[in-house]
Amino acid sequence: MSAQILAGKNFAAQIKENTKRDIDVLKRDYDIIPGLAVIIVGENPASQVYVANKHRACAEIGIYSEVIHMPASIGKDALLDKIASLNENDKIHGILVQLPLPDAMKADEAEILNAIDPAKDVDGFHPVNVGKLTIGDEHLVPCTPAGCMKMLEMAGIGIAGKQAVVIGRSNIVGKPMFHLLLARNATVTVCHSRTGNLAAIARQADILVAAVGKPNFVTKDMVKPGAVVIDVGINRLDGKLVGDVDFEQVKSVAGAITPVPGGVGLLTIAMLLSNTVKAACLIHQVN
Ligand SMILES: Nc1nc2c(c(=O)[nH]1)N[C@@H](CN(C=O)c1ccc(C(=O)N[C@@H](CCC(=O)O)C(=O)O)cc1)CN2
Ligand SMILES: [Mg+2]
Repeated sequence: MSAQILAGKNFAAQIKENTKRDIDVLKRDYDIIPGLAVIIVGENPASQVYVANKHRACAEIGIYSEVIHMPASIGKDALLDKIASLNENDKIHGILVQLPLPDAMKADEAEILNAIDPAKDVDGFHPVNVGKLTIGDEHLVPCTPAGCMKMLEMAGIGIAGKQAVVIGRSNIVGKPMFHLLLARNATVTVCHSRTGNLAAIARQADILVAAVGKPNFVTKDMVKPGAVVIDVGINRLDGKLVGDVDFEQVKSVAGAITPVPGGVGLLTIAMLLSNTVKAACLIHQVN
């Protein structure tokens, strides 16, 4: 039996439709237009595509959006000034800095992300929002993990009581996934580059999340028959986009699997739109 393919397109469309409905209410009943500012520094081609897609997605559902493109040579102080002015801008409810930053700025990443007002932190990367997530307050949750959880929910995949294994411990995906799965009563194990018996641990998983950044890392022998496999990897290999899961192998063992491209990645921007509306509601105290 081949796995159920969890394609992201329809899930993303549904999230956008629901978010648009919320926006229509905000506009009609409260005269509020949610606003998003996306800062991109430098010329990373993939980042430019993601930022353009964010801008277009905002326009499609009625979110005001600004893209602020800064040269890679911009100093940290100029970027911090820009963030400070966006923090004070009433038209803007969500602010994000597209990652990765140029190499010369990487050491300043934490200071830059921490400068965003937590109430406008639609990426959920600010320590205040990270801290809230760890105590079960899931207000502004990083978009990709939020998309994974939304997909599980919309696909009707139960989490409570399941064994979940997350491969990868990044601040953007692995750690938030741990908290989100734990909050829904899964028993969660996080594996990483120093995990000795990774394949054996992965094989215990009812829900296996791969967020390791290594093409085709998860092979058939690492997957329990019938497991739900969520592939968060976006790797470029020989000019092609591939995930962290060897899709062709694993689909014959898994019960359900997300493809790359066309899987959970597509929910990242949908969740950003949803977070922007959430932030607008909180800032204006609309429930
Ligand atoms: N500040 C942030 N930077 C980055 C984030 C983020 O959430 N906030 N995530 C990624 C990039 N990203 C959004 O910014 C993103 C990644 C992937 C997709 C997506 O639609 N993936 C598709 C197709 C991918 C492709 O063709 O390149 C898929 O997986 O099918 C959207 C947004 C890193 N930076
Ligand atoms: Mg993301």
